[in-house]
Amino acid sequence: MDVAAMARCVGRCYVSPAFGESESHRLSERRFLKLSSSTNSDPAGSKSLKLRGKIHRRMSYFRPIMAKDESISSRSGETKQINGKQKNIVWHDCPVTKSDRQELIKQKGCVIWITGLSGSGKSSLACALSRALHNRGKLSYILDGDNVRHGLNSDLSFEADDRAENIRRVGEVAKLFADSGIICIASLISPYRIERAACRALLPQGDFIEVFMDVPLHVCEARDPKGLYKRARAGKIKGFTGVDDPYEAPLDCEIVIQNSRDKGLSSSSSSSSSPSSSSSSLCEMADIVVSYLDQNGYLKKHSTKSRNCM
Ligand SMILES: Nc1ncnc2c1ncn2[C@@H]1O[C@H](COP(=O)(O)OS(=O)(=O)O)[C@@H](OP(=O)(O)O)[C@H]1O
Ligand SMILES: Nc1ncnc2c1ncn2[C@@H]1O[C@H](COP(=O)(O)OP(=O)(O)O)[C@@H](O)[C@H]1O
Repeated sequence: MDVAAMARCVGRCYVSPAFGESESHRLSERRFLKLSSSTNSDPAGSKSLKLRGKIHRRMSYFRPIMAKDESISSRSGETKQINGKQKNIVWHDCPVTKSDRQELIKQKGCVIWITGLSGSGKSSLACALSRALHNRGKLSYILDGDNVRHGLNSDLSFEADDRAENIRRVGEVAKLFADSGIICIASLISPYRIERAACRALLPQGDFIEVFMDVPLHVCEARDPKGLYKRARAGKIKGFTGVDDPYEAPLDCEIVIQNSRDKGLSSSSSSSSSPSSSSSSLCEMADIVVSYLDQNGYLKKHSTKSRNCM
């Protein structure tokens, strides 16, 4: 395969603070307004008020991080305001910097954020990519939605607010990994654009690389490796992404992979404006991402080890 030709990747998906803010505000305000108007038909108003409180908390979370990455850029030594509240905490600097760590391990920390429906191949790509990077002597770590929900996020459900919190936490952890110099591979459904944009805004420009597994629902459903679609169609799982819960495909991301060459199943129709690559084998998919990292300076010194992904 001509990886260079297949990897029609774009490096133009940076969400500027201005975009991030207006986009997140627009979406949040829309949800907020929808909920606000519903209070009129809710005499007690208790449920709506509770929801409005939740939305307000989420909006106040987005505002500071969209404006700038305070946790990275603020080193003033003064106590800070976080989420609009005064916190008596002071950032403690360390003389060993991100550059020092990156120099030590000869790579650049970043986040590869793999999004897509259940069964689209996120975890498979994450593992193949981690193996390919390992074989090149590059350090990576996978934060897989399923796995993280076994521990750190075991308290979260699949309702919208909990999914948002799931993604927010993984975004924050991914940022720490990237700050350590590691290539962090986050593979989550992450169905909402607003939450993915918030994770992107946590990182320096270019360091959040969004990969969309562009696989149509009917292909994912035919794969159904865990039998979850079958259970969702039978009404045994409520709010299953793609069945009775939304998935917002990226409109403009760094890499689109049309991983749907399953036997007897037709190809996908992408709603994304990003160039896409049609690929079937895991090695090919991993190569697409590795090429992107290579071309964008994330893999500085190549080891002489095998370049195979397995
Ligand atoms: N209701 C519902 N909707 C979607 N997915 C469900 C649901 N219930 C359980 N599962 C399983 O949970 C995995 C997705 O977890 P994520 O953390 O990636 O989801 S999310 O980003 O918070 O939306 C997902 O794993 P993947 O198949 O690897 O995507 C499913 O196995
Ligand atoms: N390119 C592909 N062609 C056919 N089947 C695939 C491909 N990529 C992944 N699969 C299969 O699809 C199923 C779902 O893959 P998985 O990586 O678990 O997806 P996700 O993490 O998005 O739920 C698995 O059974 C996997 O073997």
